[in-house]
Amino acid sequence: MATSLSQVFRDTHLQPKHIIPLDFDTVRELPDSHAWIQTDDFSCAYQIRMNELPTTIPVIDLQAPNVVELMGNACRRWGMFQVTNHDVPSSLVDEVVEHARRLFALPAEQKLKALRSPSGATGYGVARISPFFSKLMWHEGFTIMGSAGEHAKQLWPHHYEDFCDVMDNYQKKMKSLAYKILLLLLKSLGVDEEDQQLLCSSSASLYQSESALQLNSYPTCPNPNRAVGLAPHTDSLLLTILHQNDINGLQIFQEGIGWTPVPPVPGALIVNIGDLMHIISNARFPTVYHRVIPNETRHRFSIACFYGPRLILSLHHCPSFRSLVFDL
Ligand SMILES: C=C1C[C@]23C[C@H]1CC[C@H]2[C@@]12CCC[C@@](C)(C(=O)O1)[C@H]2[C@@H]3C(=O)O
Ligand SMILES: O=C(O)CCC(=O)C(=O)O
Ligand SMILES: [Fe+2]
Repeated sequence: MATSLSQVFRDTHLQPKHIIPLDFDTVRELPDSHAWIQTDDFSCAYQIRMNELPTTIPVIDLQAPNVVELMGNACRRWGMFQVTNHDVPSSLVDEVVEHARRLFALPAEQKLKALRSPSGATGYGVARISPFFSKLMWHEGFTIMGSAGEHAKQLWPHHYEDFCDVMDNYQKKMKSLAYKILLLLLKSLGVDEEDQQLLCSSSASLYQSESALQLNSYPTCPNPNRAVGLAPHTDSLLLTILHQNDINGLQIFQEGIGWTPVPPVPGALIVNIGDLMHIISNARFPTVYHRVIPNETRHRFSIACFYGPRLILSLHHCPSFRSLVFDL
C-alpha cells in the first residue's frame, strides 16, 4: 500500500496513455478508449428541455458604474459571467488563437517533442485531470507556467520568439485584468479598503498572484455524441479568464436543471470562480462545474488563464500537492 501522497500519484496515475494525446489526424472512428457513452443516445445526457432554458450567464461591462454590484450578483448566482470593455485588444486575442492553431496543426511527432514531462508543468499533453477518468478526452492542450521558451524551441527551433512574446503579452494583460476583477469581487464581498490593501500588499499572497496559460484544442470528432472534450471539473485556483472561439461546446452544470451551454459572445471574456475563490468567499460564490463537448465538423480552440496565489501555482510542480488537489 502507498504510504505517501506522492507515492499514490506515482503509482496510479502516470501510465503513458495518460500523458500522450491521441494523433487525432489519423483516426476516422471513435476509438473505444475515447467512447464515454456506449450508445448513440447521448441526447438525454446533455440536452435541456426548451421550456427550462435558463437565462444565460450575465454579460457585464467592466466600465459600468455599478460593476461591483453586477459582478457580485453574477458570482453569487452563477459563479460565472462574461466581461466586455476589458481593455484586452481583440488583435492580441486573435494572435494567441492563431499561434494555438499553428501549434496544434503540427504533426504529432513534432508536438511530442514538446511533451510535458510527468512531473513538469509546461508543455504539450492531455489535461491534468485525465488520470482520474477511465476514458480519454477528445482534447489536447499546451500549458505555460513561467516561460514557454524551452518547449517552443522544440516545436519551432528557429522561430519560437514570436510565440513566446505573444504568450507573455497575453499573460500580462490577463494578470492585470484578473487583479482588477479580484479587487471588485473582494469589494462586493464587503471587504473594506483597509483590508483589501492588507490582502493585496506586497508581502501578502494575493498581491503575489501568478497565472498559468492553457491552450486547449478540441479537434473535429467522428462521434461527438459519445465523446467528451473536457471532462466535468471545477478550476482549482482563484479565477479563470477564458476565451472561446465561436464554436459552442462549453457547458456548466446547474442544480435541478442540468448541463447548460455557455454560448460564445463575440469580444467577451468568460470569468469563472475557482475553488480557492469559493473558499475565500466563504462559499458565497459557488465554484463552477463545467465541461466541454466536441464538435463533428469544426475544430474548437479555447485559451484559459488561471489566476492564483504564487505559492499554490508553484506547488503545482510538486506531485504530492497535485495528487492532493486533484484527488479531492
Ligand atoms: C494552474 C493550473 C490549473 C490547472 C492545473 C494547473 C495547470 C493546468 C490547469 C488545467 C487546465 C485544464 C483543466 C484543468 C482542471 C486541468 O486538468 O489542468 C486545469 C487545472 C485546474 O484548474 O486545477
Ligand atoms: O474550452 C473551454 O471552453 C473550457 C476550458 C476549461 O474548462 C479549462 O481549460 O479549464
Ligand atoms: Fe475549466
